[in-house]
Amino acid sequence: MADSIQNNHQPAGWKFLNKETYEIGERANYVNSPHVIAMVGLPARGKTYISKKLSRYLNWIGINTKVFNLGEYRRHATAAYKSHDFFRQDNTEAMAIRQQCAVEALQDVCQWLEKGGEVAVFDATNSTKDRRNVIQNIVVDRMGFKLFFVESICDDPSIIEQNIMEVKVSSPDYTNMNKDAALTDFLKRIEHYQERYQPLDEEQEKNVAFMKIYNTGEKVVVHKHEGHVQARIVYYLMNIHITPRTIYLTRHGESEQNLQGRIGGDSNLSARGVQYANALANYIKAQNIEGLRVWTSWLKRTIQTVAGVPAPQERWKALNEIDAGICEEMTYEEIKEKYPEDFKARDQNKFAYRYPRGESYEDLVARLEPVIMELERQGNVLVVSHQAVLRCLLAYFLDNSADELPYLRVPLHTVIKLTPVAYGCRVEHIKLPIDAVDTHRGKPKNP
Ligand SMILES: O=c1[nH]cnc2c1c(-c1ccc(Cl)cc1)cn2-c1ccccc1
Repeated sequence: MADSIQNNHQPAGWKFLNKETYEIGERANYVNSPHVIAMVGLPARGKTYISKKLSRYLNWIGINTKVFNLGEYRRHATAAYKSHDFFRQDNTEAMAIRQQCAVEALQDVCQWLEKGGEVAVFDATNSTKDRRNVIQNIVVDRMGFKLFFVESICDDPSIIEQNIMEVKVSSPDYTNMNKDAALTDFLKRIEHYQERYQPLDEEQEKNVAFMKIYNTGEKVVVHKHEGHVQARIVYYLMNIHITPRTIYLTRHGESEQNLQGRIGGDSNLSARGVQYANALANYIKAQNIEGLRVWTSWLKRTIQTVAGVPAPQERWKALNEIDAGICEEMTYEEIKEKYPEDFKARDQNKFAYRYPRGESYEDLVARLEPVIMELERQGNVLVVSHQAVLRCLLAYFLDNSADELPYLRVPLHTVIKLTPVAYGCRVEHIKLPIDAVDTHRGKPKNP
C-alpha cells in the first residue's frame, strides 16, 4: 500500500487561502453571489449524473457553471487504483490523501468562483456532518458564497446496479479489472462509506440549505433553499428522469422560401418538402415508437411536414423560427446590400446579435427553456421545428458552447436521433433520400 501513496502528502488540515475573512454573509446577500452546490450521497447514487446534467442545463441558460469531481483529484494524487481497501475507514494513509484532495478541490472551487465562475458543483460523497461543516466554514463563513447541498438517496437495487454497470465498471479505476471483479470491488467500496454515512437532517444541521432527492425524484424534501439560482436547480432536478426514451429532432421539409433563399416567413412546403413529409411518416412508422408525441411550431411548413405521422400532435409557438425582424423574408444578399453593418455585426457575434425588431440566438434559448423543461419530463418525442431553434435544442443535449451553437449543422431532410446514455447522449443523423437546398452558412474567415 505504501508504495502507492506519495510520501509528500501534508498533514491533514484545512490550511486555506489566506484570505481576509469577509464579514459573515457580506457577499452571500448579493443576488448574484457565487454559488456552491455540494453533492451528498453514497457511491452509485447518481451524484456525477446530477452534477454533469445540472452543469449542462445551467451553462445552457447562461449561468457559468463548472463541476469539480473529487474522484478525479484522488486519481491524480495516487498511483493506479488497486482495491476498495483504499476506502477503508481505518486506512489512515489513504484518509490523509483523501482529505488533502478535498482541500485542493475546495481551493480550486473558491479560486474559480473568485475569477468569475457563478456556480461550482462539488461532486463528492460529502457523507459526514464533519465534512459538510468544513465546507460550510470555508464556502460560507470564509468566502461569503452561497451553499446548497443536494443529496441523492436511493434504495432501489436495480437502479444502483444499472449505475454501477453503466458508469462505474468502465471508470478509470477499473481499466485493468474485469466487469465482475469491478462490481464486487465497488460494492465493497460502498460498504466502507455506509459505515460512517450521515444523511442530511434538518434537526442535526439546522442552518443548512439542502434538497434531498429520493429514488431519482420519486420524492424530494427541500430545506431553506433561497434565491433564484437554487430555486431553478430545485425545479430542474424535480423534472428530470432516467426512464429510457428517444428524442427525434428534425427541421420541416424544404419550403418555397428555402428554394428562393429567403429567411423566415410562413411558406408552404416545396414539392421535395412534401416528399420528405411522406418519407418522414414512413420512417417514424417503421421505428415503432411506443407512446410517441409530436411537437411542431405554429408555422405551416412544420405542420405540413407531420401530416402523415400517426401520433398526438402539439403546436408550440416557442418552437417558431428565430424572428429576423426587419430582415424577415429577405435573402442574405439583400440583407448584405441593404444592412451591411448588421450583416457584418451578426458574423462577429452570431449568438448575441439581435435582428432589428427581431431576436438573437440568446433570446431563442430563453424562449426555449420551457420546451427543454417539458422535454425532460416527457418520454418519446418527435420535435419538428427550424434551423436556429434546433441548433439551440441540440446545444443543450450535446453541451455545445454559445460560440459553437449558431454554427451547428442541421441540414434539411435529416432526422437527428438522440438517446440518453450514461452521462450524455448518443446522437445519430439519419438523412432521408430526398434532395434539398443547403441553408447552412459557415463562419466567415475574417468577419
Ligand atoms: O438516484 C440515483 N441512484 C442511482 N443511480 C442514479 C440515480 C440517478 C438520479 C438521481 C437523482 C435524479 Cl433527480 C435523477 C437521477 C441517476 N442515476 C444513474 C443511473 C445510471 C447511470 C448514471 C446515473
